[in-house]
Amino acid sequence: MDTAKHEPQGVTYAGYLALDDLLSAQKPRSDQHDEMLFIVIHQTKELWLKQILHEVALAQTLIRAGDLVPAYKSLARVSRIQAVMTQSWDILATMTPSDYLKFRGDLGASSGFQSDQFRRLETMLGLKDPRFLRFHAERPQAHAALEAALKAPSLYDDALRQLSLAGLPVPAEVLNRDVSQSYEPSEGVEAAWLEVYRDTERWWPLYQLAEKLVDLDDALLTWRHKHVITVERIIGRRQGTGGTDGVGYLVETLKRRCFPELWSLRTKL
Ligand code: HEM
Ligand SMILES: N[C@@H](CC(=O)c1ccccc1NC=O)C(=O)O
Repeated sequence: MDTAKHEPQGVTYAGYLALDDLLSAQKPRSDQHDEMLFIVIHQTKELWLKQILHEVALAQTLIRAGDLVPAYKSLARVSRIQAVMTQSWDILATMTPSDYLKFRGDLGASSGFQSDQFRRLETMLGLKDPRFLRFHAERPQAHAALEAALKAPSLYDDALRQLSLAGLPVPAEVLNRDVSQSYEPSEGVEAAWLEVYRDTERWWPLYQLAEKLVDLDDALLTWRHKHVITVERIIGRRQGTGGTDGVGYLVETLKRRCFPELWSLRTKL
């Protein structure tokens, strides 16, 4: 067996980072200068999504095992990455509407709507919609990963189990729910979180967990919000390439909450 390439001495910067693959993956379809920026922004976002999925998976494993404190590190990292993704809208906004329209036709019916990693993240956070599977019929790995996430408990399902194990009254129908369905808000769960928020000293680890989850939901909404604003700034009220009515559809997505009771409880405190 040739072990030479496994020796640390043989490692090079370009080899370790697979730069030849990475830097040959930008393939503009037009001769428009700004299409390179459009591709790089999207590829960067997919890389960050890959890292976020890696961290959420670890956080979920730790939470399921009751190791809440180590999970905070991963969750904090996720919301910092989300902040970087939100900031990158400002780079894209340097592209004028007419610059974008010059190559928009070359994008065909492709759209961020079809990002399997984005859907997997939403799914792991509890926003489940099996209709998005159909976009990935031709990519077996992406399809299988999204399908597995749809069937598995979400990060919130695992957090609620910890709430119950700590002795808080989480309703049995929530603990035994069909996890392949989107989570429906529950008054019982809200009441359990209210106890945590009313006596943070007693429930400190769960309170910290809840606030880390709110950080994620908050950062996802902030990203969505900046997306809508940038979209309106660049294409106005045009329809989306992915087939939605564009800004109208994106505004509706601002209503989605991954951890609904962690928002609603604030009115009751
Ligand atoms: C010129 C820039 C952009 C425009 C005009 C734009 C427009 C749109 C529109 C209209 C939609 C709705 C689906 C459709 O009908 O196509 C959408 C969805 C989406 N876009 Fe963009 N987008 C832009 C850039 C980006 C970038 C840079 C990202 C990621 C970094 C992104 C990620 C997404 C995602 C994830 C969705 C699905 C949202 C959901 O269903 O909740 N978009 N985009
Ligand atoms: N939906 C965008 C096109 C677009 O932004 C896009 C196209 C291909 C790959 C990713 C994209 N990003 C987000 O939707 C549009 O309607 O102009």
